[in-house]
Amino acid sequence: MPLFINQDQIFAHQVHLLEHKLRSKDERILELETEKAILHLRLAECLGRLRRGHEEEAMAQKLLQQQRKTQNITQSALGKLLAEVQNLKQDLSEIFAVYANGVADLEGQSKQILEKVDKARSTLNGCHGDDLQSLQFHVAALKRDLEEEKERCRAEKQRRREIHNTLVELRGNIRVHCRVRPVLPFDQIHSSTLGITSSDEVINAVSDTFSLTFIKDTMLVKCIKNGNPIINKVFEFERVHGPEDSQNAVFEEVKPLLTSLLDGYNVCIMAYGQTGSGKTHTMMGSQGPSRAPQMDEQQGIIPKAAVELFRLISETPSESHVVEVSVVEVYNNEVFDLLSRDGESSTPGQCRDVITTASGTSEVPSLTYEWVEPKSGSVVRVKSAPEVMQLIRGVVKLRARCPTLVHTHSSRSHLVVTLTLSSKSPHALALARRLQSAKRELQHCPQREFWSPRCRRANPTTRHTSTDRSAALASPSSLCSSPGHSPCPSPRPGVSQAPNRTRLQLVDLAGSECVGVTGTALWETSCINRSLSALSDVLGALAEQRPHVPYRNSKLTHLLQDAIGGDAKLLVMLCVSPAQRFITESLQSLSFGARARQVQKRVPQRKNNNLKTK
Ligand SMILES: Nc1ncnc2c1ncn2[C@@H]1O[C@H](COP(=O)(O)OP(=O)(O)OP(=O)(O)O)[C@@H](O)[C@H]1O
Repeated sequence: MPLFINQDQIFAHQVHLLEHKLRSKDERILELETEKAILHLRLAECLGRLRRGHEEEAMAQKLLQQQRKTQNITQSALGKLLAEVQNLKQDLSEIFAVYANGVADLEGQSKQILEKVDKARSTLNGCHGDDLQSLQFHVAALKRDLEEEKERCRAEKQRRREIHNTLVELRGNIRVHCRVRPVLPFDQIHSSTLGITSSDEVINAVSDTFSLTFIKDTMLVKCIKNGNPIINKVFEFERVHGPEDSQNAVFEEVKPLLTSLLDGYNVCIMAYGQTGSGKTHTMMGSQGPSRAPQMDEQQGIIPKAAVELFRLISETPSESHVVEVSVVEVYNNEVFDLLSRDGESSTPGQCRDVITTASGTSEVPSLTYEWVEPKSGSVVRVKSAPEVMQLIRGVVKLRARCPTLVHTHSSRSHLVVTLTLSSKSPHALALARRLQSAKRELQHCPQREFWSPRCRRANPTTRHTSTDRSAALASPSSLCSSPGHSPCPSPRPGVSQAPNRTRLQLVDLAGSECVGVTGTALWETSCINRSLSALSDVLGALAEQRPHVPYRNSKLTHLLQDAIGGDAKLLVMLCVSPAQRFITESLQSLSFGARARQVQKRVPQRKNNNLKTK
C-alpha cells in the first residue's frame, strides 16, 4: 500500500521543526545576552579594580616620596647627632681617662692601707704586752696614712670639679649652683585639712661623694601630699649646698671665678629665688647694715668677693690696678643709681638709662668711668675691701623694701653691685689719653647731637622709694618704658670706656611672689615678676639659639645683657626654701636653673690682656 503523506502534515512538521529551531535560537540568544551581561559586570569590576590600582599606586608613590624625604631629614639629623655624640664621647673618654688614672691610683693606695690594717690586726691578735708600744706606733702611722689618703681624696674631688668647670666653660655653659636654706620659723603653717605641717622638708641637697664619672650634685624634690600627685624629681647642678653649709662653704665654690677676673674675664654672680629663699643672706649676709658689724663667717658673697679681689690684687705688683664701685637697683623697671653724687638733689638714688653701645654691650652712661679725668660721678674709686663694703652698706639701706607674705624684710628691687678692675699699664694710659682726646674732638663735632639727646633725657629723676609707693602707682605707665625703647646710639665704641677693664657684677635679684599680694604692693610685685619672666624668656631664647633675644623687654635684662648672653662668665646661685609650703615656687626656681644650664653662650672672652695673676 503506497504510503501517502499529507502535504499539510509535512508543512506542519517543518513549521514545528522551524519553531523548535527558533526557540532554541531564542534560548541561545538569551544565554548569550546573559553571558554578555556577566562579561559587562566583570569588565566593570576589572575597570574598578584597575582604577583602584592606579590610585593605590599613586598613593604608594606619594608615601615613597615622603618616606625618602623623612629618611633624608633623619639621616642629616642623625649625622649631626652622631657628630655631637662623637664630640661628647671624646670629651668623656678624655675625662674618663683622667679619672680612671686617679681612681686606679687611689684604689692601689687603699689596698695597701687595707693590707696594712690586716697586718696590724693579725699582729694585734698574736701580740703580748711588750708589743703594745710598737702597735701604738703602727696605729699612729696608719692614722697618718689615712689622713693623707683623705687629703688625696679631697684633692682628687677638687681636681674633678675643676675639670668639670673647665668643661662647662669650654662649652660656654652657664654655671648653676643651688642652695637650700634651713627651715625657719616663718615656714611653719599647719594645714588643718590635710594634717600636714607645711614646713616639712621636701627638698634635699645630695652632693656626690666619689664616682667614676662627673661630679653630680643633685637636688631631690620629694613630696607625698594626701590626695595630690606625688612629686619626685631630681635636678642636677654644678654644685649644691644643704642647710648645714656655711657662708664660707658657699663662697669657696664661687671663689675660683674671681681669679678669672684677674685673668681678664668679665664675671657675674647672680642670686635667683622666690621671696624669703635666702638670696640676700647668700649675697650680702644676714645682718642688716644698721646693726653691729658682721662676723666674717656671716658675711655673704659680696663682702667676701671684695676681700678676695683685693687679696688677689695684692699678689700682683702694686699700683697696677684700680678698682671702682657702682651700685644700682632696678625698681619698678627703672634703674636707680644709689651712689649718685650729682649734688643737684638731696634725694638719694638717681634714675638712669641703659643704652646699647655700638659694640653691642649695654652701659649705664653715668656709671662709665672717665679714666684720665675722673668726673664727680657715681662710680667711686676704692682702695680696700672695707672701703667697698662701707660704700655698699651705706647705700643698700636705700634699697626698696616691703614686707611680703613670707617675711618682713623683703627686698623689692634687684640690686646690682659692679666692681670694675682696670689696669694702669703704660700702654693702657697712652691709649686712654688718645681716647680722651678723641672724645674732646667728638664733643666739638656736630654729630654729637646725634647721640646725646637721649642720654640727656636720662636726667636725674627722683626715685620712687617703697615708702612713696603711692606716687609710683599714680603713674604706672612712666615705670614701664623699656620694651618700646630704641637704644641710645653710642658715643662711638670705647670713647668713654677705660681701656683694659674687667668687671665683676654681683646681683641680688628681687624675690618672686606667686599668690596673695594685694593693694599697693601689687604693682611692685607684678614689676618684679615681669622682669623675672623677661629673664626667663631671655634664657629660653638663648637655650633655643633663637636669632632674636628679647633683652629689651625689661631694664633688668637690658642692664645685664653682657652677663647673660655676652661673653662674661656667669654663675647663677639658685636659692630655694626646703619647706613644703613653697614647693610650687621652689620647683619654678629649680626649673629656671635647669633651663639656665641648657644655655650655650659664646665661650668667655678675655677682656683685658694686661691683667694677669702672677
Ligand atoms: N642659709 C640660711 N641660714 C640661715 N638663715 C637664713 C638662710 N637663708 C636665709 N636665711 C634667713 O631667712 C630670711 C630671709 O632671707 P633673705 O632676706 O636672704 O631672703 P631673700 O631671698 O633675699 O628674700 P627677698 O627676695 O624677699 O628679699 C632672713 O631672715 C635670713 O636671715
